[in-house]
Amino acid sequence: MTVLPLNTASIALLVDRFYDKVQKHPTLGPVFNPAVHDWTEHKETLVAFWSQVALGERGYNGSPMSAHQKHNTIRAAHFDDWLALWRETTREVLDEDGAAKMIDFAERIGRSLRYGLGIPMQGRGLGIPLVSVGK
Ligand code: HEM
Repeated sequence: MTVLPLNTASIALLVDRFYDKVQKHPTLGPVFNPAVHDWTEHKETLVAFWSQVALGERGYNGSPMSAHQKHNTIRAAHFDDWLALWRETTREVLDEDGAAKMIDFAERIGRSLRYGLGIPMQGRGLGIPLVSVGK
């Protein structure tokens, strides 16, 4: 199994593997395949995006929010599936520290994308019952 430290080369491998899986995925494929016409270009955009997020490089100048807003077929379940596939692939490609960082970034960005798209996280609340049950 390939386990690499986080750098531009491992991000490129991660992005490549992730979107190869996305294309074949039963729920993500049907959203991505009609939307992405040039996978090489899409992967290049995503390598630039993640290199900026994780390594502070300056190659990405898109707008993730408006890119997703164009696609009104995106639902809450897609985020769960996207993140499950991301967790799996980051752990295949990256060392423990690198995978943990990329998972954390994706969870945080995913959360803000969801709010922007009007599909917020299921509130787990504060763990304080609003109505006391029992007594
Ligand atoms: C959860 C974390 C996610 C992150 C960090 C993320 C990130 C990105 C980024 C950076 C782009 C490129 C935007 C650009 O062109 O500049 C993109 C494109 C895209 N994403 Fe996501 N995404 C996430 C979740 C999802 C989910 C859940 C879906 C739904 C299946 C999705 C579907 C798409 C599609 C279809 C595109 C292509 C948009 C287009 O070019 O028309 N993404 N994503």
